[in-house]
Amino acid sequence: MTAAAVGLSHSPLIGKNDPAPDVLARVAEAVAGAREFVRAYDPELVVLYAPDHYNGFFCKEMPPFCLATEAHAVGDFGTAAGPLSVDTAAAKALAQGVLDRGVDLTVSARMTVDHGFAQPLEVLFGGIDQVPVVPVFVNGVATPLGPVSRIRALGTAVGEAAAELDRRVLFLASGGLSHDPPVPVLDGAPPRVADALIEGRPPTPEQRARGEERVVQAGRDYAAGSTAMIPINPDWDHRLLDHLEKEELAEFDSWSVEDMAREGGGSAHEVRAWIAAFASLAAASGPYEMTSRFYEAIPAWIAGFAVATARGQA
Ligand SMILES: O=C(O)/C=C/c1cccc(O)c1O
Ligand SMILES: [Fe+2]
Repeated sequence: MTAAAVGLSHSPLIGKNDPAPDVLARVAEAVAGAREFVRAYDPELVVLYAPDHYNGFFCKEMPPFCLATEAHAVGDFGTAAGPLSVDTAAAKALAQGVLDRGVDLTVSARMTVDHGFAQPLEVLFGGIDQVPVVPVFVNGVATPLGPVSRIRALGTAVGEAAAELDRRVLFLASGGLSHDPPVPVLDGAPPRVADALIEGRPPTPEQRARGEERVVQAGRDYAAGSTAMIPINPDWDHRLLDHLEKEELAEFDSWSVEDMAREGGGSAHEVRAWIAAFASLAAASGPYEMTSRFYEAIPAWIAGFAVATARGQA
């Protein structure tokens, strides 16, 4: 089996609150490289690891991770709404393979996803329904969060199960590295917000627009030097990328939830998607090579923004 991986940070502020043209040009070049990598690899199946931002998963029931056999995007922040082209047979096979390997996977027969899933599919494939995909939600915002070792175990089990499919599989991770956007937190939330986070009442279009404008404004404030949010932490981000590049994935087992939040901000846990994808690649292909690596701290997008590609040697 051949396998490859791409890690791609997402931000709902792309195109809404952009950094300086030279930064945009560097990002465009890195993304074009990832697109070319994917085109040349020509995957038959994409396993997409991504978080949710209280659009599909709520505190009433919040699994640490969940694989979908069908998925629909809500269309937040201007991303496409509608069904993803989920390969249901492959999704069921991977789910069974993961459960058989002793990882207690939650399975959704109809997952609701947001820009975390839609944006990388749009950026790399031109739409949310252009490539057979198995979506895997990885909780990166709602506490309590479990140990990172379980995310590595999930990625490893998915990779081993994917190897049995005998297809060209791309493991795709969607997530910012260090970043601290104004995603609401249940602990200490006022009753109305807490109720929405727990129950997941769909926002009206006006409520959604107001929420999105709040995030755009936060990006503007952050870029202007606001200290209300934890700063992007390039050192931490490069430490993460170094471990991924050197295939030192077991190192992540000792990363604690508290340290990750302190060093990388409240949404730094989105790097769990990256750890899962690279663990899958390692398990599916044996040793891998990181073939490209891009990083830039982009406050306007509230993102330690990275793009990386890797190819298995098997
Ligand atoms: O509010 C949201 O839904 C998400 C905001 C956000 C902002 C910047 C980077 C990210 O990864 C985000 O999810
Ligand atoms: Fe995010």
